[in-house]
Amino acid sequence: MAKEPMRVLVTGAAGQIGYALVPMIARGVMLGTDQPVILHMLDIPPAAEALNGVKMELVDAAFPLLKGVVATTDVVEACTGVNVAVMVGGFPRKEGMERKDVMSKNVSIYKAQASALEAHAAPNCKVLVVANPANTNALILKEFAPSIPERNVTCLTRLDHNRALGQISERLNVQVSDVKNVIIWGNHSSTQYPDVNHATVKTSSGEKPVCELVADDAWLNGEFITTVQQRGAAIIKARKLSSALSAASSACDHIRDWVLGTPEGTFVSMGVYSDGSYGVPAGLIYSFPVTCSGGEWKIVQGLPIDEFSRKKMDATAQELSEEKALAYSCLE
Ligand SMILES: NC(=O)c1ccc[n+]([C@@H]2O[C@H](COP(=O)([O-])OP(=O)(O)OC[C@H]3O[C@@H](n4cnc5c(N)ncnc54)[C@H](O)[C@@H]3O)[C@@H](O)[C@H]2O)c1
Ligand SMILES: O=C(O)C[C@H](O)C(=O)O
Repeated sequence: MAKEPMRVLVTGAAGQIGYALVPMIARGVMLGTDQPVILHMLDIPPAAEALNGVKMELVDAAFPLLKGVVATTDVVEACTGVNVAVMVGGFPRKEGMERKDVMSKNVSIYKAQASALEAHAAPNCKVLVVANPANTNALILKEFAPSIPERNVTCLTRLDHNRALGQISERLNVQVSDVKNVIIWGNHSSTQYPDVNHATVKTSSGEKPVCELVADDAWLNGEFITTVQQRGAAIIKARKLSSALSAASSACDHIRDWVLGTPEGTFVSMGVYSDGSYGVPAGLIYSFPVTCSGGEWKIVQGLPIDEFSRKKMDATAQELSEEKALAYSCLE
């Protein structure tokens, strides 16, 4: 029997990530090729005409799974009945801007949209915040939507996770699909800690630790980490625009794994509400290694953490605590 359509909200849908993301959703990349979808697209009035153009293109593409399109500048209409909300709307960082500069513009948007989602989304709606500062916007959304369960509010660090997989695959000259279990700890910012201590590569003689195959601690503890941390800025420098196709693709990966589950023996990185695991202060949205099953994520427990990792995990937690304080001061 055909499945009931799921309603997926994309905010900022007239922007560049939105333009890459909505066709992926309509093709079944996010929720599966047997899952019909109704797309809800929200943008602000100055972008209404462009948004309507995107709607026209979605109709023209004749996607078999796409059962309807709501394109609106009305946040209540956009949020009504949605099962998944991908929050991309906001102001991106431009060349030379630090992520903190975009904070005050974006947190007030997330406070307002929290209330609309809480009041009008479907029960158990899963929320993914992409817009920067992604962890702190997600935290504000969670705090101003107290009736949405905290486990349902997440932020995107899968792009960083995928960037780490990509760097390892290039360095070892192996297929990216053979590399797994890298971890992004902390903030989606330049203090994030990309950790390969638990990562493996599938080889003809079984799974081997990435650290053993790379066999170059100076590279792993230095250039590898900074390349992943600075990749967003490098893309902005090269394109004069922030990453879009990789962000859209990673957003699909995040929701797909959350809804449909992670493969056995594989973990992925998600920004989730900290419960104090690994000594990370509770009350932050922090990126952890997680596995997903039955529509729920669970933090991978019990991984050994060495002193080098501990320091980096604490530093990015510290930045998130400071961002949280700054966000609240912007809302006063
Ligand atoms: N977490 C990640 O990995 C990641 C990766 C790339 C980009 N980003 C962030 O994603 C966001 C979007 O990036 P982009 O390149 O698509 O930017 P963009 O400027 O092209 O698009 C953003 C869209 O949001 C709209 N918008 C602004 N305020 C809005 C509101 N209140 N409600 C609804 N829509 C609103 C704008 O009109 C615009 O169409 C930025 O904050 C960017 O920094 C995050
Ligand atoms: O770094 C940015 O501001 C853009 C985005 O978050 C990215 O990681 O590409």
